[in-house]
Amino acid sequence: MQSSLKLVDCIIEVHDARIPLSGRNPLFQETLGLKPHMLVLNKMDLADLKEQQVKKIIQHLEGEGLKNVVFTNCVRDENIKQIIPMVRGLVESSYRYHRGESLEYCAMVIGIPNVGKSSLINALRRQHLRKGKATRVGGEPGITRAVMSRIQVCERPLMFLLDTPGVLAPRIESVEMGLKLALCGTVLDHLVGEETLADYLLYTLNRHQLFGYVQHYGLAAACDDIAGVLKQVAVRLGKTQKVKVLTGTGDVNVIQPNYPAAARDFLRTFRSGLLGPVMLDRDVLQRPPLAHP
Ligand SMILES: Nc1nc2c(ncn2[C@@H]2O[C@H](COP(=O)(O)OP(=O)(O)OP(=O)(O)O)[C@@H](O)[C@H]2O)c(=O)[nH]1
Repeated sequence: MQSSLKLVDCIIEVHDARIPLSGRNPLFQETLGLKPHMLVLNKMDLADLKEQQVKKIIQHLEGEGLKNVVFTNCVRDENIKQIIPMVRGLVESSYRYHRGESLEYCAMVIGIPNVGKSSLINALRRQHLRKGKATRVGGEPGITRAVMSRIQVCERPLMFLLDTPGVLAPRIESVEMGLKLALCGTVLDHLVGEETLADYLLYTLNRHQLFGYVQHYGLAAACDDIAGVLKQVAVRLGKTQKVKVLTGTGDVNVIQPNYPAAARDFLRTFRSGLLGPVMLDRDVLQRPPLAHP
């Protein structure tokens, strides 16, 4: 990535709009800080972005020295058209823009895994070139494996992007930040444990008063006992398993709820947006923004 930097006029950092302040790798800032930089907060359709919330996000990011922020939805191509003019403006006003007669722009897409980097490139191509997929999109972190390649995204101005694998690890400052990152799918579920993650999801939904899960799974009421919720989810989805139990008089087969399968379904339902939009950094946003040094 570093060796390709000299080819690049601008950095487009993609991050998940549900965690606008958590998990961005500070290396992005330090090692790439010399280039014009914009932050794309993607998956806006899954994020709770009320007006007040957006103001706070912008204020906090300004506190971190980030001024060029765009919220996008790469599935429905929302706000995608704002990106190229912003890149062009940033490059043209940059003192590094001294490539004279070269009319080409080259930007690098970076970000932690699974935030939508490939989807953004595909969306830009759809919007500006009327072309489809150039890069693979996957539901699991770490799918972008190809080594740096240059992909055209626009004819006028002539603009290329370098797609990079999402190999830079997220910054995980605390257990809770790690759980937020995992809920957004930027860390593989089994590294945290699906049931642990489901427990944190239930805690978050209740704390944010997002009770869509009650109706979705036909529960009697909101509840903060994950075992109880997963049991009902498993029964409702027909996800049960036979378990052999040893008794004094021999083995007995018992039908038990399949807790891991229920946890997986709970997480998948949340991530698809069916339980409503969420702002996982709400607690951080409630604190005053840091002053930029
Ligand atoms: N709801 C929603 N899903 C999105 C959006 N953008 C991307 N996704 C989904 O997020 C998942 C990851 O997208 P990718 O484009 O593969 O992400 P990436 O950052 O290239 O991932 P890595 O290759 O792991 O680094 C896919 O399932 C996409 O369909 C969006 O704006 N909204």
